[in-house]
Amino acid sequence: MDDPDELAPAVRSILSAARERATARAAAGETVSVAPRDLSAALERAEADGRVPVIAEVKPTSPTTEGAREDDPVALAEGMVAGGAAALSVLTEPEHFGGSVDTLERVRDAVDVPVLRKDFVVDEAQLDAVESDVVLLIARFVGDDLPDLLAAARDRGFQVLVEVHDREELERALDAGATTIGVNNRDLAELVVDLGTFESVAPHAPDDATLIAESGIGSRGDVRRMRAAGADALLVGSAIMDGDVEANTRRLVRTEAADGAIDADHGNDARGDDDANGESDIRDATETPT
Ligand SMILES: O=C(O)c1ccccc1NCC(=O)[C@H](O)[C@H](O)COP(=O)(O)O
Repeated sequence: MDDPDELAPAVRSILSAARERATARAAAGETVSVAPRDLSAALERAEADGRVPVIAEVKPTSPTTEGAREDDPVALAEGMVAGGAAALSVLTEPEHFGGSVDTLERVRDAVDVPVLRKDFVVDEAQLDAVESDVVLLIARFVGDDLPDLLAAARDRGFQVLVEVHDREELERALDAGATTIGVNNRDLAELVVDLGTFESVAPHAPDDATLIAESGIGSRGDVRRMRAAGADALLVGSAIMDGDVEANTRRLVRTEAADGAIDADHGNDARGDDDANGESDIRDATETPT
């Protein structure tokens, strides 16, 4: 694991809070057993429908977001699914992201797509906080415990998304047996986002891994860029949470369908690109409600 001094102060604070929660949970001594909704099948269904497989994130706030979204998370989640999200991610970290396990339970009850629990799990006992279809393990934070935590999560029935940020973490994830890998474009040491991260790590992953591009994806241009670099799915939080979540989800999900419509109309590969506000100059002409 990283030297804590190399992490952004907000991330150090997140990790210390996670360790305290793990300690509190250990006393309860209960383990969960999950019958998960199949994430791979959900991503394949989206592809088959012509939807870009998007995992839309219910993220009320974060250390890099101003303010907080106070709307009912269940309504937000339902809007994301109506907009075509293949799966959802729900923050359960309470102190820095405004999440909760209660929110995740309510969202999972309300939708029929797989739900990823987004939290900073550093200890096996934390896996038992709530049932979800997928749990996140961040290679950077769990260090040498990754194989044991991966096994402990699978023993409980969870599918596991292992998050990496560079090639060394990718190798550790693969050695541990991870098959669903998220490449986080956000550097958790500096909280800087660079889509080039996914582009540099993805070519080193085996073809049979499910690769998810995480963070910093806001425009249709970003969607094309991550898909061209090999992303099987995209995990998007802030850009969807900023405004009308259903419309925002639909805009990203329909990127390739809209590109196809333009190709068919013009017989060439002219495509509208998003402007600085993330708005597409072809949206009105090509987007119809799904
Ligand atoms: O999003 C943050 O500000 C953040 C800060 C510190 C640690 C983690 C953080 N985000 C976690 C995530 O992985 C993102 O929520 C997720 O990938 C979506 O990112 P984005 O689309 O850029 O909101």
